[in-house]
Amino acid sequence: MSQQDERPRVDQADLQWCHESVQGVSRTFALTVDVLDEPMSSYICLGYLVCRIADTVEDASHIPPTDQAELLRTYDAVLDPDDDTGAERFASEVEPHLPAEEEMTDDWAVVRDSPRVLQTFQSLPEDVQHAVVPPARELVQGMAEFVERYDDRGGLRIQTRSELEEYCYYAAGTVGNLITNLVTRHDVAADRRRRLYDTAEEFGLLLQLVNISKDVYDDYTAEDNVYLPAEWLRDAGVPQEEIIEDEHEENAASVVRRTAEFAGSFLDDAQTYLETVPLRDGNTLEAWAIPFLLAVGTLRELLSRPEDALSAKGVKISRQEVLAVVTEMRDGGSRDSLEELRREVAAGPYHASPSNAD
Ligand SMILES: CC(C)=CCC/C(C)=C/CC/C(C)=C/COP(=O)(O)OP(=O)(O)O
Repeated sequence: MSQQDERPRVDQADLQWCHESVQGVSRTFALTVDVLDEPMSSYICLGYLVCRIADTVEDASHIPPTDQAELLRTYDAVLDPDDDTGAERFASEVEPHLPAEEEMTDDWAVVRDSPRVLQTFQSLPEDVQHAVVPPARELVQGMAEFVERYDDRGGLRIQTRSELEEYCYYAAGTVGNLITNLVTRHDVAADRRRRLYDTAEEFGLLLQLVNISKDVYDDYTAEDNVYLPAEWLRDAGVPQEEIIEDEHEENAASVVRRTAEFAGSFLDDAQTYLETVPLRDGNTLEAWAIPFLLAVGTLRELLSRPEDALSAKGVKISRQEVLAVVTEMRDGGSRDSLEELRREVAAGPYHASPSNAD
């Protein structure tokens, strides 16, 4: 029997459950997985869930940092093809940290059911697993390293711009590489492949930095994390522990703006990626153009009211605009129209242009 035949078949009920799980844990990937075709939709769905399990452990402020790091190290061993640590071992180590049944969230249900995610993942084609595992392990190891770096105080306190970039690389640059490994598994010309790997991490950094800029309040109050670099806050005269105090609003907002501008410096690379990415095996332009354009819109809002990122009010674009962007891309948004769409979204809230039927 060939290796292909020996591989367990994908259980359709498990796969369906993975798709439902993504809808509950990530707005970005819920949309993306929806507008990808098969088989890429399932590859990205599983690749994302494998990473999300680590992300949930890393964000858990109720778990002591030394335990968080140990869990992440165990999870890394589970993913390591040369280590025989099984998913059940991770599940039993994490079990004492799970919320009570009546307080179970979608995120923690995926962690609890990690053996089901991993078993489904391991039934995907070998080349798909090879594309996902190295960047996913890099993400997990990076998260463990950050938790260990700050294990004396609990949450993360990013110190410098280069540490911010390092963190974003682990959290999202690796995901850019994971996606690129998946969409370039077949023949791709060398210069095209190079252009994709030259811009994939930057695409991830753009999305992560937009989230960091807009979620300052929630990251601090719910997860005890401050990603705005202490050195930038110092330049603005804001102690890192006082970022959401009213008296520092204006100065802290200037650091939110600086972080958003840093995010904006990666827009051109992300656009190059979109103009280059191969569209085969179920990959679609809209899957990645939608988060790109939503990031452009969120940056627009952030730069006009950075202070909103410092309160429960938060910064977000309207549901109407999200829908208009999704509809535009779904109804035939092309590589040629990207530049123009990016300009329109940056200029003001995007509303679908009237169709002939209107
Ligand atoms: C090459 C390429 C396409 C690169 C981009 C890589 C990528 C999509 C990275 C993930 C970035 C990110 C912060 C997602 C947020 O999703 P979330 O699930 O953490 O949270 P959400 O619910 O806020 O969306």
